[in-house]
Amino acid sequence: MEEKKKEELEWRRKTWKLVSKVRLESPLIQCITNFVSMDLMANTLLSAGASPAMVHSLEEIHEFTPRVSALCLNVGTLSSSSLPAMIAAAKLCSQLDIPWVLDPVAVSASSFRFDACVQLVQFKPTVIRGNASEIISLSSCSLQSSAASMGVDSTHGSMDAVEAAKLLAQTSGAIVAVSGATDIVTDGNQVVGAHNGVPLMQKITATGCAVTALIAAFVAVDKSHALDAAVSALAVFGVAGELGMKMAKGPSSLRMHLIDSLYGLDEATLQSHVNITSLC
Ligand SMILES: Nc1ncnc2c1ncn2[C@@H]1O[C@H](COP(=O)(O)OP(=O)(O)OP(=O)(O)O)[C@@H](O)[C@H]1O
Ligand SMILES: Cc1ncsc1CCO
Ligand SMILES: [Mg+2]
Repeated sequence: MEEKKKEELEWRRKTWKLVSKVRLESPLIQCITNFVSMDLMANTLLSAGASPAMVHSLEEIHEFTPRVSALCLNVGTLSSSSLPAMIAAAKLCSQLDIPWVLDPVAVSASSFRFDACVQLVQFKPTVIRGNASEIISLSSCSLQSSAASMGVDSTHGSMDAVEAAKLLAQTSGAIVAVSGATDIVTDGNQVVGAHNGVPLMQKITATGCAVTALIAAFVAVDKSHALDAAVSALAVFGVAGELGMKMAKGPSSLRMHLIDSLYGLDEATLQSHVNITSLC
């Protein structure tokens, strides 16, 4: 019991430290993301104190990507014209030891998207964050063998994806995060759960994309502890959702109040809400 309490306190301390570090250092986060998520993603990063830049062109990657603190790649509206820029940016980050995060949105929608995600994983993302169906699909060896959702919404609970997440972490070398009622984060061995958030967050499009970008910002300021950074980002975003929910009337006002709550988050409020535990 004493040990459990100590662990909880340690997570609260770590999470606040990372929130403060992002605010202080304002890391530059390059996002090559889908058209739906750009606004919420940029506003989430700004509210957290980071500096978002939606720089997409292949022609700009070689000059811009080496200067960023982290990269966030999201395949939500992938096309044959956007994929080369993603590959070039991922390759550079991998060569230059710049942390980068992959969001495999609707990975099982098509073989084009599945193959692109498999190719991107070869450039060693620091973190892969998806919903349960996406992680189950990406973790399986082929598109055909996956029994997951075709679209962007999950048809599985996050706890259904624990073994798939561990396997994906082991085969890719990435930290794997699965969002849901409990957000799961694993390095292939240890599994940590963040129990924050409210169900209505699923009714705002791109909250998953936005939390992936927040993970990139947290990893940017502590790249040698990517698991801690990913868990903390998920918990902080969840806490912002819980605080926002107290003022919200529905998805649209929750979106606004979530961003406001993330911006105004103070140490005492964060520490009294963060709920992170070891799952195994
Ligand atoms: N049942 C739930 N209870 C609490 N929080 C939840 C629940 N489901 C999702 N969330 C939170 O909502 C956010 C988005 O997670 P979700 O799993 O919906 O992502 P996603 O499917 O990738 O979303 P999108 O594709 O729209 O970006 C996360 O911060 C997650 O913790
Ligand atoms: C709805 C939608 N379609 C492609 S990306 C996206 C945003 C949520 O992932
Ligand atoms: Mg998603």
